[in-house]
Amino acid sequence: MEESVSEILEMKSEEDVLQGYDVSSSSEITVPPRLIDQVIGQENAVEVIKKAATQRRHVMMIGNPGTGKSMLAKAMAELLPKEELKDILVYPNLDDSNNPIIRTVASGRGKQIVAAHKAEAGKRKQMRNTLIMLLIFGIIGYALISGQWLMGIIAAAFIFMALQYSRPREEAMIPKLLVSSEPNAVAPFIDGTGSHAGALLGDVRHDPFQSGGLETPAHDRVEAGAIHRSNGGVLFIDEINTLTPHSQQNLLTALQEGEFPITGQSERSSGAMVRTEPVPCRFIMVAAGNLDAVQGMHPALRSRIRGYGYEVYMQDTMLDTPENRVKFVRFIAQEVKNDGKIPHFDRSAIEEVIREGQRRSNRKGHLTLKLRDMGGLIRVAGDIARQEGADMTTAEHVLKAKQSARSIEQQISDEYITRIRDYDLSVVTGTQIGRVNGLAVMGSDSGSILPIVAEVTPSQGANGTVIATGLLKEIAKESIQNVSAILKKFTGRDIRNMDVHVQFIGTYSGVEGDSASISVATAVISAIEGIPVKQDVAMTGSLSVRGDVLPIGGVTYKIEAAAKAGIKTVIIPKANFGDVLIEDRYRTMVEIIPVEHIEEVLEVALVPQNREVFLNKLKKLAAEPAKVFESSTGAAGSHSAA
Ligand SMILES: Nc1ncnc2c1ncn2[C@@H]1O[C@H](COP(=O)(O)OP(=O)(O)OP(=O)(O)O)[C@@H](O)[C@H]1O
Repeated sequence: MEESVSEILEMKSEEDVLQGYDVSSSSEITVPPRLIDQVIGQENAVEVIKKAATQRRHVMMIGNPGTGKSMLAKAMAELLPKEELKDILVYPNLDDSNNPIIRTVASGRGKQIVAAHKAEAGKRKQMRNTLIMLLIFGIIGYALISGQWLMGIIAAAFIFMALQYSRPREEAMIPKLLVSSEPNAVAPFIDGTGSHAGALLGDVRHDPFQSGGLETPAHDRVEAGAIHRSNGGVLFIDEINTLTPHSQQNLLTALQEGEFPITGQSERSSGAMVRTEPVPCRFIMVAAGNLDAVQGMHPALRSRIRGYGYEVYMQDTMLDTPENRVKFVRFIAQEVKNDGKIPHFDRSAIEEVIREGQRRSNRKGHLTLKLRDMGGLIRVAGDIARQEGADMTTAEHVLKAKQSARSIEQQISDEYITRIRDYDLSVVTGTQIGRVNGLAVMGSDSGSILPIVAEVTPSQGANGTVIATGLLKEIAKESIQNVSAILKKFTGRDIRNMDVHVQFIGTYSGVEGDSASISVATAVISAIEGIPVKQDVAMTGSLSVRGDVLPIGGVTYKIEAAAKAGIKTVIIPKANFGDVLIEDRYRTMVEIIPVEHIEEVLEVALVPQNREVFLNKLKKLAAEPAKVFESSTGAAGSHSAA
């Protein structure tokens, strides 16, 4: 049952997370003016960006979303010299209209040049119109005098229409300002993430008329791409691997040449006929993504960035030191200032945000650096305070925000727990043979119960197999194979004549990772030996082939999910014990048992008829080397996950 916010507040531990730091509200904190000085916890990346900005080098940033990659790229643009900014103009080419001319002028000059051309064209147009009006009146006058008035009106109308719909030559000669900049402005920061070829490399619009005086001149249809707009500045591309190979290839050419002509990107458009002179694109590339981005990237592009730049890995967490907590307070002040609408945070709210930062780090002694999500929490808490008309955001608002701003994964996890309760699928009492309550993480901030059942049947073939189902992905499948080794050791039986079936229940979006290994081993050993498993116990842990319980991720969220579901005991790897930062309200609901070896798991979870005999057998099996069973063909039995 969920406690109310006031109950949770009462239960809060007394730890002074600000440890003597004398601050009563985020309004007392000064936010540094430069963006680079606002970046928190990414000292290495900040150094790299500063160096790369001075040396004009490219940068590749790899790391999780929301850790400050685009913020750093923006900060880099602020550090670049302003003198290098230029305006780029595109002019018509009288010799070859499909090859518009490109000119680069000083920053701010482009607008003046276009304005001067427009003024000149306006003057000429006015002069021409006056002459033509005189001609029309002349024709009409002559027609009236000579009596040929019908011919006169037709001729006048024809001349008028031609004038109205044809594009005056003077206008067609006005250059187009392709890229503009203000003198002494900050260098451009262009985000080219997810751009299709036209938006990235420039494009030439289609002209439906194409001839007869009604057409738009080719140079007027030329559009700059992100690579051109970032000339002299920073081009940031997140998830770089999602660009097509063609775009990545062209990006590489642009990087190498520092200029790239603009042509129509759609083959069947009239724009495809047009190709401008090369357009300057001397940008610094900041490519970003997670590890997949490196693998999916065009090798030549990667090698260019490596050869002419830096690669930097973004940190997910920082040490939970007093200095870093102070930085966290500054982060709150920054977010409040950037939002501009939410009230400042008082000391209690600051402390609550820091506690949440500790929890979300998923590591003992660390604070999370997934600060975009933390920023989201700060904004929701501030909005709640604003709605309530409070002058300050308090701990109560932060707690309410945590309850209302649950991630999709948290909502699904809670819904899942309710559903399995409704359908009596969640078994959290009594004992069962071959059934274990495993635990899984969903997304990055929620957990769920993952029931696993095992059944053993006589083998259908010469050698038994382990058949595992539940949309298991690679690592999960491999972990089941490793469990086979444990089965041989801890049952002491020849499992070649058995088929072992393992089912992960309700895993509609698949299972990845090996953190269910101890649950699978326990379920199967229970099924083989016919020993019941306690259902008020849940467990999580990876397993070595020798039976050592290895650390896993998301331990805090898994324990909280177990507590919510009504589990009384949670077995976790001893190595993870320090990472447990469960909220105070769950502390009284579950007992946490850290273990190092599978026999400790079995000791806690299994309920043998004769505990003494069982424990002695376990001790003996753990001490003995695993038995080798010779198969009829001489090879050891091959058990594999399917
Ligand atoms: N290291 C940081 N220091 C200060 N603020 C941060 C940091 N990381 C993220 N933020 C906050 O989160 C916001 C979003 O971060 P940002 O867009 O830079 O993340 P990202 O790593 O580029 O994520 P994605 O890859 O999803 O675009 C920033 O505008 C800032 O408010």
